[in-house]
Amino acid sequence: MVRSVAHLGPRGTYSEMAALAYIRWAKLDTGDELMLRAYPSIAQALQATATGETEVTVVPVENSVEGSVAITLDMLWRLETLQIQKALVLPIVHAFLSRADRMQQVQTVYSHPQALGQCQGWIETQLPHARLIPTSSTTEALTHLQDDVRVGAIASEWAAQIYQLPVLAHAINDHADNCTKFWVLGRKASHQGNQTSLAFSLPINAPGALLKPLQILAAHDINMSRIESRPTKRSLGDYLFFIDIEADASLPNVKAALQSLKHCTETLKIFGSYSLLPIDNPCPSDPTTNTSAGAE
Ligand SMILES: O=C(O)C(=O)Cc1ccccc1
Repeated sequence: MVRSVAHLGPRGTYSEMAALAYIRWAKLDTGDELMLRAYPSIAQALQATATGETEVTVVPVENSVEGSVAITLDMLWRLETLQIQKALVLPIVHAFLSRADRMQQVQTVYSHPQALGQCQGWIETQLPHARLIPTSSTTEALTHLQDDVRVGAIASEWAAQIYQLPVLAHAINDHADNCTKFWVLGRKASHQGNQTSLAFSLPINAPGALLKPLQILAAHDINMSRIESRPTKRSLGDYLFFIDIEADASLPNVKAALQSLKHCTETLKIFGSYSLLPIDNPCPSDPTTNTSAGAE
């Protein structure tokens, strides 16, 4: 059976760019040949790996401007089987695509909410009166362009090449070093790497309840690189805490800290230890490159 990598589609998304970078890395590292498989949502892409339909899923988890991708954290908490095998960091450079001749013709802009947020300042100055419509991905937005010159979309230049759409403006993200971290999630742990991610709920909502787990990490000389809260969805004000630490879970001090954390948390989930791979040049040079197994 073909082993495939699930990602948010359709073709040409930033998630596919990250999935392609992972496939290239896996080929060099282990010689493994993996295929792409596009899904209509991040949730469906993650389900595909949880149920064994695909080998791994590549999903966005955090952007330098917009912060966390909530659905990724929520699904990771919900799906019991997924472990983080690798993190990839990609520079994200957005383009404005439209069949309009002039910017003034554009009345509506479609894109993924992350992309709309990352280009908010540019939209305010260039298209102050435009209606902004969120889509499930940057390339789903492109289906709205058709022949309508009043419509624009934010996606990558690579997507513009794939769908042969005109680029009216390039590098429109508000921050030059806009980048997104993607996780590669699978049913097996990688068991190595200097990053470890975990999440927990607290047994009581009382003063000091969060302090205890944080004190345990500090006492074991463990540096946190991120802490993020998400609602438990049980009641208002009840939270889950997602934490990234800069250490491998197999180190004795980390093992001891994780053991102690069990005593001051309600549910503790360890998502594994993994390494971080910076991808400096993520854009596949050939827009016709298609290693898709064709799910969409
Ligand atoms: O919609 C996409 O292309 C995605 O992969 C989600 C996304 C959107 C913007 C930045 C990073 C990821």
